[in-house]
Amino acid sequence: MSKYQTIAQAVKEGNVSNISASEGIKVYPHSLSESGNVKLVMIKDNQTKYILAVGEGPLFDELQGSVEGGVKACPLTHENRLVINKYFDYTVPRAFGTQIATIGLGDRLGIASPGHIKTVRGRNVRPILAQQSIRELNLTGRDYKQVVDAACFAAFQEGYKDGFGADGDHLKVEADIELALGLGFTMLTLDCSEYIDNSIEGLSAAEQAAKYAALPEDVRKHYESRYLNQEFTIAGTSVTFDQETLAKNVLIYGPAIDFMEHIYNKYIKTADREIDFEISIDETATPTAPESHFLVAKELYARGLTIYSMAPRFIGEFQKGIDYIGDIEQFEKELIIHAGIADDFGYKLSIHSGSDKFSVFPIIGKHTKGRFHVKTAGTNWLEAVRTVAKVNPGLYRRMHQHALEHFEEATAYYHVTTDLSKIAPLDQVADADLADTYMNEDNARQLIHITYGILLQAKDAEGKSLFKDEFYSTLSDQEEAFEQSLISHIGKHLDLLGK
Ligand SMILES: O=C(O)[C@@H](O)[C@H](O)[C@H](O)C(=O)CO
Repeated sequence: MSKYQTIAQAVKEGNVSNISASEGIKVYPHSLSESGNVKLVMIKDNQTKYILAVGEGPLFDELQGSVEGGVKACPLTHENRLVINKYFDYTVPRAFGTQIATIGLGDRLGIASPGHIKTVRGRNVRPILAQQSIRELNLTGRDYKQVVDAACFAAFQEGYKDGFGADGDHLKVEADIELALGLGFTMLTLDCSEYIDNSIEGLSAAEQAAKYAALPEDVRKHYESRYLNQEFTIAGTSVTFDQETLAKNVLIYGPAIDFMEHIYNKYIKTADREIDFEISIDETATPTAPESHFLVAKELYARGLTIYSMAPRFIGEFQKGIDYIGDIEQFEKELIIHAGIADDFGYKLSIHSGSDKFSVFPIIGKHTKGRFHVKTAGTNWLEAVRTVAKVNPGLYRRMHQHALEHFEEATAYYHVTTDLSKIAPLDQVADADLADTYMNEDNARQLIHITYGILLQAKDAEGKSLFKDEFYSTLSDQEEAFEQSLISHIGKHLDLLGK
């Protein structure tokens, strides 16, 4: 007799909605699925999730798990995820193209996607549930298989059939691109920052002219024949590239454009499926001038590329986990041009470090005409921390203190202007006030945001995790609270974006 016999019987009858959680077992009713004579449902037994399978047929046989009383309890392994993908196509990541708004929902923990699905369901936006950069994988110790597994199982758990994407984010080298494509990623964000030479900006006009003159003649003639002293209308604004402006842009962006063309021709054009190809030129030392964005776009399309989205670096500060910092009026003026360029070429404008940029979301939604890609990641981690701070103050205090002690180390990975002196001392904050005091204050948000890797990988002298195990255990017990926190916080993002 299986311990899951009651649930299995309800599954066979096709009605699990009235099964109450018992003996630490939770049933996810939206996961009830069938293929042939096999029915499935996802459960959580204490803190471990399984897919229960009943019936007879290839699906039952192909899933790996332990069988008792005719019920197979299948762990959420990579192998079982591939079986679920084979029989339920809505659990497979997909590309979306340029005509619908998408939101990147980077989940550094692998447990946020059910809450993300509950947030986007019914809205005119589609989620990129599996979105992690190599930087995040290195800091969390996860891999791309785990990232996609978590998203696929979440779609199964929630019975989410509107589609979700998987973004290999900020990829810089071909090995990572090949890895992501091989694992079924449907979006690639090509990070071109290593090929963008911002030091050019600091040279004198004479020094720039000398460097430009040293370029191969065919390169100079290529750009001069296309752009020199020609007037272009960009989103209603007139732009002319004189010799100095053209030379500067070719020096800064020329190698990056060649890199974009190489990757597109080698991997995107030849792919056996639709790939949403994003160009990221946002992680650079200086903002992307609108005319530079235009030159990159014009050159790419002249070379036969078509892209899904482009992420320029906007003026002002898009720092991690906090609102926009800068002159919103000037930001809007340039945003109109950036959005107009994207519109003219038919791709979407992508907003990186989109977490919590509440003051500029309305104008982003307006000027992109609701066709945007906004990326978040850190804010989802912070909602998990907020949840823990509310129910496990002792754990939060230990994490907060560890973050303070290792903050400088974390600034090697992310640019922030955090002022630690403005963060309230732990001993002056009551347990009940931890979440509001720290998760609603910019400096504390950034302290916890950029130390995520340090906190998740911290170990004691015996090699036992200092925080990670208890952190995940707390969140498993607080699954609904974490989901509600995401629904509220990411919901606020989408409301202000007009979605
Ligand atoms: O932290 C990272 O590496 C990513 O989340 C990266 O910042 C991402 O492209 C992003 O912009 C999330 O808001």
